[in-house]
Amino acid sequence: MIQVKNLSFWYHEGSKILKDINLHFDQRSTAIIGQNGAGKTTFAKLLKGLLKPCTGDIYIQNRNTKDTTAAALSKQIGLVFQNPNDQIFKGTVIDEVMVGPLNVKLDKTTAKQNSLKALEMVGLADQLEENPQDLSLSDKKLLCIASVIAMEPDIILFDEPTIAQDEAGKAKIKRIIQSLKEQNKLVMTIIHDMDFVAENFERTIVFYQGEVVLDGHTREVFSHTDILAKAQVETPYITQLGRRLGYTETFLTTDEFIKYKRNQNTSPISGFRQPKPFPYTDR
Ligand SMILES: Nc1ncnc2c1ncn2[C@@H]1O[C@H](COP(=O)(O)OP(=O)(O)OP(=O)(O)O)[C@@H](O)[C@H]1O
Repeated sequence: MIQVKNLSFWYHEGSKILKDINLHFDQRSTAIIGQNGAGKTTFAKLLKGLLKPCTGDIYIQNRNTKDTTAAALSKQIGLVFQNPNDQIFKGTVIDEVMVGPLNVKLDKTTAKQNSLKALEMVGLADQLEENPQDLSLSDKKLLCIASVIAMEPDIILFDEPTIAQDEAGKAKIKRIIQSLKEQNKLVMTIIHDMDFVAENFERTIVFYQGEVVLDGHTREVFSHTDILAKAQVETPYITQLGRRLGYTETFLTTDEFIKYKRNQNTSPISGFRQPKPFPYTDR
C-alpha cells in the first residue's frame, strides 16, 4: 500500500526532522507513536503529499508523492487532522461532508450517497442540517472522519483521533476503525493514547528524534520496555500493571489479563501467597 524509501526531511537546512526512514506498509492497522516533536505529524503530512521528501521517495499505491498533489492523492489516502477546526468550512453537516467527494469528481448523487453512508457510520446521520460549528468538539471530530471516509480512500490516516473524546466517543471511534478494517482499508494513526493502541492496532512503529527505533507487532513492541523508556514512550496501563506484578507476559488488554489470571493456578511472584479463601481458617 505504501513504500517509504530513504526518506529524510527538514524544514530548515541543517536541522533534520526525519532521518533516512525506510518502511513498508501492508494491510495491517498501524499506530505511529513517539514523544512530542519526534516527527510523527511531519511524517503523516509527507504520506498525504502535503510535504515532499527532501531526499528519498514515498510511493502511495505505486504513485510517487513527488509527482502528484495532495488533492490528487485523495482517492488513495485521507488524513483526518488533529484539530477539526482546520478541516471544517461549510454551513451544514451534509454540505461539509460532500466537499471531499465532489472534489474527487464524484457526481452529485454518488457524493451524497457516500456522505450519507459515512455520516451513518459515525453516528451523525440525524444532524444533516446542523451547523458544524454548533457541534461539540467530539462530534466535530466525527464529522471530519466522515468527510474523509466519504471520499472512499483505501488508506485512512488519523492524527490523534481520541483527543477530546470521552469513553463513549472512544468506543465510537473504535467501532469506526473496526468497520474500516473489515472493508480492507489500511487504517493508520498517530497517537499518544497507548491503551487505545494496544486494543486496536496490530502493528506499532515508534519514532524517536526522527528515526524509527521500533517496528513490529504491537505486543512485541510493548515488550521492549527499555527502548520505549529511552524513547520516552509509556506502555499501556495494563502492560505496566502486569510488569509491576512480576509477569513476564506483555498484556495488551484487561480482558486478556483477566483470562490469563483465571487460567492460572499459582502466582509467578516469588514469596507471594494467594489470599486464603473466606472463611479464614488459620487462626
Ligand atoms: N512548519 C514547521 N516549521 C518548522 N518546524 C516545524 C514545523 N512543523 C513542525 N516543526 C518541528 O518539527 C519537529 C517535529 O514536529 P512534529 O509535529 O512532526 O512532531 P510530532 O511527533 O508530531 O509531535 P507531537 O506529538 O507534539 O504532535 C518539531 O521540532 C517541530 O517543532
